[in-house]
Amino acid sequence: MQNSDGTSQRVARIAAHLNPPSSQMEEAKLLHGSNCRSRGGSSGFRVAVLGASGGIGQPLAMLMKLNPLVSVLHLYDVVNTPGVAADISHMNTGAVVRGFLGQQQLESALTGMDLVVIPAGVPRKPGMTRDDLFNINAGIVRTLCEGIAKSCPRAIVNLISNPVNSTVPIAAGVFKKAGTYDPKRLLGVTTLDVVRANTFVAEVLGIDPREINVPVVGGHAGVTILPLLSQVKPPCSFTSEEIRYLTDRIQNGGTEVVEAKAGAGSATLSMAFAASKFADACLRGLRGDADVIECSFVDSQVTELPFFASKVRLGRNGIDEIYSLGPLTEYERAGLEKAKKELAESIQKGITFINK
Ligand SMILES: NC(=O)c1ccc[n+]([C@@H]2O[C@H](COP(=O)([O-])OP(=O)(O)OC[C@H]3O[C@@H](n4cnc5c(N)ncnc54)[C@H](O)[C@@H]3O)[C@@H](O)[C@H]2O)c1
Ligand SMILES: O=C(O)C[C@H](O)C(=O)O
Repeated sequence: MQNSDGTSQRVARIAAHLNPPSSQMEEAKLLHGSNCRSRGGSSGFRVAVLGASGGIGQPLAMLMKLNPLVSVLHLYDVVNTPGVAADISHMNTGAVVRGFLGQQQLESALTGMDLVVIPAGVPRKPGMTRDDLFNINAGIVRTLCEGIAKSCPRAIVNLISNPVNSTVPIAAGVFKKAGTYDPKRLLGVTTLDVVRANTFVAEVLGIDPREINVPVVGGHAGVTILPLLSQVKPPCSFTSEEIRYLTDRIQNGGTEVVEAKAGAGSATLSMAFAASKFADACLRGLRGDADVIECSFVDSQVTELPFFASKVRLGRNGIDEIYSLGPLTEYERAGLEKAKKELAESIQKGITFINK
């Protein structure tokens, strides 16, 4: 049967594969040509993963390739993307996959993207705090966000690189300097805290973790991770001892994995799961689905701090609404004060870095 784009384009695609274009920019043009079927089997969104060869990046790339909302998937890293992209591109799902290697290909990787997910940067080793990653990861995030400001300033950005409490303010600063900042489109990924909270609460209650939804607010490091156990859905009650145990375990979930991995990095597989869940929520929002609600670390007026994680509703332009914290228990109010103190310093550190 003759396809709508005709035999000549099929021949062109085979020729392009046998004689690859001289630059990734040409390849991107080939992919994005207005009537080129290589855009993917179905209409959908264009997603880039920056840091795609890493511990999070690889499984996340695989999960994005499985997502039916994704039609084009760009995998960018400073190492190994040709292999990762070739491997994932053989999965017979709808998204067309291309790899981009090194900074000279960052522009091609980003051009035309609707959503950019950033797990680039170094992970913790035992004994380190997330803030110990600041010196290396701040510069990586700045460079990648400069690329976004130039090549896809309207893309939704999901920032995973730690310390999230500082890297989100850095990204905001880069976009402000470039004149492209839209606070609705920059989201720090804190979904792993919610994923962990749901799992640990379900363990205590002896029920299916998929049935639980725990709001986790504040930020993404130690005491800044504040689970609101009084607002768990479906409603349930805990003893004071359970509340202390759960809060401590949720706040230290990252460290639990870092120690178990004993020098081989931090959470990657559960993080890829969480990042894919969050990216999917952003894409459903872009598609116009109603009531897409997730926790995220965003530009916020929920507290006196300029950034804060709380529940947000996602829509066609990114964040449509940021929800206030709701009624807190005395224990949660005390946790909030501790969280805000540390958060204020981490946010300021990011702002100072970008304004140097
Ligand atoms: N937000 C969260 O909940 C959360 C959870 C887990 C990990 N993290 C963070 O995610 C980051 C990545 O963790 P990982 O385990 O995947 O680390 P990793 O070292 O396995 O992978 C990081 C990847 O980033 C790449 N990279 C480095 N510099 C780059 C640059 N300038 N441009 C593009 N890519 C670059 C590396 O080549 C590597 O492939 C760490 O900062 C980690 O702390 C955040
Ligand atoms: O703990 C880390 O360093 C990685 C990540 O932030 C996590 O929560 O697992």
